Amino acid sequence: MATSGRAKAVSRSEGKEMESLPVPSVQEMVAATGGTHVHPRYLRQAGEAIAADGKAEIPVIDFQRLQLGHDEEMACLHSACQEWGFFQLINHSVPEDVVEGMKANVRGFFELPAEIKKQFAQERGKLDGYGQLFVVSEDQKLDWADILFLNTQPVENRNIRFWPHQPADFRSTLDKYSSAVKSIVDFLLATMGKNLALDPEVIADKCGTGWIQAVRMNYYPPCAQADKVIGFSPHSDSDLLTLVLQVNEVDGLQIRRNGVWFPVRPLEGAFIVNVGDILQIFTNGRYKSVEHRAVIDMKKERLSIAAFHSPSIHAIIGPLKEMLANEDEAVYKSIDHDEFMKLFFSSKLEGKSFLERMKKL
Ligand SMILES: O=C(O)CCC(=O)C(=O)O
Ligand SMILES: [Fe+2]
Repeated sequence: MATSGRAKAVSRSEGKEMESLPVPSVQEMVAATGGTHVHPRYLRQAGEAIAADGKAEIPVIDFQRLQLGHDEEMACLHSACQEWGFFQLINHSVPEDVVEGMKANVRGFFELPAEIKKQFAQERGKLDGYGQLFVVSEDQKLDWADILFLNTQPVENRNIRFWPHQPADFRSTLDKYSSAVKSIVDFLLATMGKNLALDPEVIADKCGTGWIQAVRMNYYPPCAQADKVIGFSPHSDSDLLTLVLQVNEVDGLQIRRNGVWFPVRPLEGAFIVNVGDILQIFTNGRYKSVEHRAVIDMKKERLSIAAFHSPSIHAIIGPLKEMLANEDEAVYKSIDHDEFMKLFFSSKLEGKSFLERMKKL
């Protein structure tokens, strides 16, 4: 069955490029017009970008307590992954100077003059660089944001040509941040494995050597018509686990739960962690990758940094056989990771539609 799933995936990604069509910088448009005029390509249907109604807060998990093996914290993590797919991680081990250094460098990069930022603009056929992603047609609605997307792990995947050399310590800071965040992810996944009663090596073995990490830095300019634009269209992340750091004090992330949008209000110093599609597939649907989006503020810019973690490019993406022990049917097909990535990066992001396509027929 796995073979036929793979064959179908190959035929559907044929001829598709892992690239995004070039779009103007929203930051530059806002600088030129004062943000009052919104080009129709960014205008959404009435009510599409309405405020969040949900009242509950996402669960908060204490990393130190997990490290000490507290049963209660482990149980909270397990239920957060099953019920919410999102949680805030406090008391984590990334040193404050690394976190603050990363925030300052990302802020510094987006403050640079347009002509300097453009030296790091994406090129055809590549994902790395300054620009946008998931733009596949000239008539699709665009997100009110500019991004800088960089592959960070394995180190040989780094395309240093797109790593800004301004601010001066951008590169060294991103390098430190990348390792620090990856070690948190290693620990979280090992703990999730325990919660799922898996042998310690199961998830790591399935991921293989040469795990992929990519960092997406999001810059959301303010917009006078904030209720008519969206900063990041509703989507779920395609990876195993994402760690998001909000750079400034402006909120905008929202998650969809039972059809209702809930705002996420990051706690001081916390990471927002979310389950990605690959973890939902690995666990055959037990852990949930949840739809989320970013909305825009009328007066203030917003910045965030998302670090995505995925298995090796040589891994097979499909349910872990250990998760099918109770004669559960595999809900998802198994496909090569490079094929999975090509399919993901050559499509428009639309809610959880990508994961739906990974379901067995
Ligand atoms: O801006 C945010 O808070 C979330 C960004 C996000 O969802 C992503 O980069 O995948
Ligand atoms: Fe996301």
